[in-house]
Amino acid sequence: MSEELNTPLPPPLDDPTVAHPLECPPLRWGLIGCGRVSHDFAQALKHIPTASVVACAAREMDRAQEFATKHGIAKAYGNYDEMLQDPAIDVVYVGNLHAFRRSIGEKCLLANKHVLLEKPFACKLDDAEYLCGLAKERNLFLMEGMWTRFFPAVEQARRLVLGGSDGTKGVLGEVSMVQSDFNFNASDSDPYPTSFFYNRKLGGGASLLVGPYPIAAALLFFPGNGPDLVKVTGLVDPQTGVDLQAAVAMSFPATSDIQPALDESNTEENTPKLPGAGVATLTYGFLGESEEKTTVVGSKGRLTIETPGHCPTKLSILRKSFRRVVIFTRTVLAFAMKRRRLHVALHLGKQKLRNVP
Ligand SMILES: NC(=O)C1=CN([C@@H]2O[C@H](COP(=O)(O)OP(=O)(O)OC[C@H]3O[C@@H](n4cnc5c(N)ncnc54)[C@H](OP(=O)(O)O)[C@@H]3O)[C@@H](O)[C@H]2O)C=CC1
Ligand SMILES: O=C1OC[C@@H](O)[C@H](O)[C@H]1O
Repeated sequence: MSEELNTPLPPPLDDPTVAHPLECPPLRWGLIGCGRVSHDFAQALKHIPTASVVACAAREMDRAQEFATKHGIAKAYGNYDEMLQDPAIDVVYVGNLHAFRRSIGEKCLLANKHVLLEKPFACKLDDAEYLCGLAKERNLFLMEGMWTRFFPAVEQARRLVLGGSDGTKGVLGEVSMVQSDFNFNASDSDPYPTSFFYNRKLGGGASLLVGPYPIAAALLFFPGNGPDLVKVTGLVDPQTGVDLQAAVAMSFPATSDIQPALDESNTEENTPKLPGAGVATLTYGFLGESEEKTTVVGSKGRLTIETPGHCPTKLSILRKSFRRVVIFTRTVLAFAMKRRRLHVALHLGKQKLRNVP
């Protein structure tokens, strides 16, 4: 993975060095694809007074017009290419299907538009590298629309785990593991086998549709240069040829060979581990609903981005000292309960406890 993907920590939300969106110059958006996610995006832009959607394009004029009417958009195009010639557009949001990322991304950049490409950014590494190179060459902004990383809960989780840009340390100590899952029964919303979810030619399959979320979760909390080993196993649908689910194991190499000093306030932190090294275990799929959480494990505790992990609003943190109290109480209670049942059994003249072989 390239150095450029080594993202810096998000600044605090009130960082005075970052321009507030309301003080930025207005941006004029054009939307490609008038489907579900573009609808959500158009709704969201209504909350930003300095953003306006000036045009939308669909493969058919009727659908573009219907979308434009619904969202109060001035211009509708029944053809993507035509919209890209519109000089009134600064930036294009691409919300159509995966298979067209490279060709549409390229067209947008060649038309001198900044681009926000929905996830997944591309179907192949080569496509991603090509688009990044083109954007750089033309000095245009290009980004994957991976919205999860911008949720306040996720930004806050990153600051808590990785520390702040002001040098404050993370609250979990040394991160050694990320666990993340996103599985749901896709045929509830997208009928099998007709939906693009199950169409290989259109870029269907769980790896491209839901895989980006747990993979992004691992990269958010191991912000080095990416994993040095990835192992994947999963199920492929013999009828359609798309992948239906997968389990992924990643290992991340150390980002420094300097052993951190043991923290004296935490005498149990006695297993040496180089910074940045660790593993991720991830699952994603179309076959049934999993918990949809991300848990980051560190030497001093763990943090969970609670369900729904791809658009979260809640975090929980369990620090080592607190966890010990909880475990101790439960252990004592278990002993007490066992003792009470044993006394009752003896009083009743029984030789063994009920339910205990
Ligand atoms: N960030 C997020 O939370 C989410 C992201 N996504 C991503 O957004 C993208 C679109 O998903 P979603 O909105 O659910 O999809 P839709 O099923 O709503 O389709 C989106 C658009 O794709 C085009 N399209 C549909 N079928 C075909 C076809 N057979 N051939 C060519 N183009 C077709 C249509 O464009 P047109 O209108 O021009 O006809 C349609 O409007 C995907 O990349 C998905 O991964 C999806 C959901 C959430
Ligand atoms: O990106 C996505 O996240 C939410 C899911 O419901 C959707 O199908 C998928 O494309």
